[in-house]
Amino acid sequence: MSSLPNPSITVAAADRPQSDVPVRAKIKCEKLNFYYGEKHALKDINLEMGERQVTAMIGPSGCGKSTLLRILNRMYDLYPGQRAEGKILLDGDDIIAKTLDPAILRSRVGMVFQKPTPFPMSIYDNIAFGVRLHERLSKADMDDRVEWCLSKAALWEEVKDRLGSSALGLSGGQQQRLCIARSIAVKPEVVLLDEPTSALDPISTAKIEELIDELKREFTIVIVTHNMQQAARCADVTAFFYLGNLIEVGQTMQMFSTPNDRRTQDYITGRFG
Ligand SMILES: Nc1ncnc2c1ncn2[C@@H]1O[C@H](COP(=O)(O)OP(=O)(O)OP(=O)(O)O)[C@@H](O)[C@H]1O
Repeated sequence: MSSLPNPSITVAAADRPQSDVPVRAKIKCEKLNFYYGEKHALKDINLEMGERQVTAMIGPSGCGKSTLLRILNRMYDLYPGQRAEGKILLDGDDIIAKTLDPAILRSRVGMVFQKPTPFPMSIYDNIAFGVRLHERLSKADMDDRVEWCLSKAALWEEVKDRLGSSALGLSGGQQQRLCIARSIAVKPEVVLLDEPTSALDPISTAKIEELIDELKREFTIVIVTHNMQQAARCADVTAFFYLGNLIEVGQTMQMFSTPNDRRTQDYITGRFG
């Protein structure tokens, strides 16, 4: 195959620590199909997501990346006419078979959206609100939890003196870090990130990317991104989707340096999409 026109992407991927140690699959998609009414949006997807790894899903607009992310915490349940077939095993529990209560599933699998979505309440209550749905904590324990997750989200130092102020007064980048803090406050096992930096400036983007690297020590991360550099910088494993099919999945370095499929090569070199 011809060399890639944007070597900085391969350099970013090569900078990532590589490991040959096999990783346990936290999530396994087996023969997954998804339909929006008649529209067959995901076709026979077989994909494993490693525990405490970052898996990036890339591909041109409409290829099904966000659909797969939304299935992972069963958000499609909220919409009639949408249905999934096959299996998605989260540590052996089938997400699609609905043996898991949705509230419990969503406490195990948290989600952060493209645009920051803070609740119109104080910074403190943005965190405490979700925690109270799952746990009864004393005031002191709740204070500790708020500090813990804001620290994990690299926001504590910036907000510790104004926890009672409205979250809507934070900058966009701070709001997104608050949403990440909120999603980890209930101590999930998996964090889903749907283009988490697309509405942010480069400095906020860099902070979130550092944060992703930090968070994977404790959580399994799945990220959808249109930004190839971001996938190369953040992801251990990258999966390329096209027209509802999983075309190729592999170690990020390999995907960006020697993709096996012509369509992957064309996408990451900007020839389409
Ligand atoms: N609510 C819906 N009803 C019908 N079709 C839908 C719906 N949502 C998405 N689709 C279709 O399903 C396919 C996959 O969409 P999806 O949003 O998962 O793509 P994507 O890869 O995340 O795209 P983008 O990068 O633009 O966000 C597309 O063809 C899209 O038009």
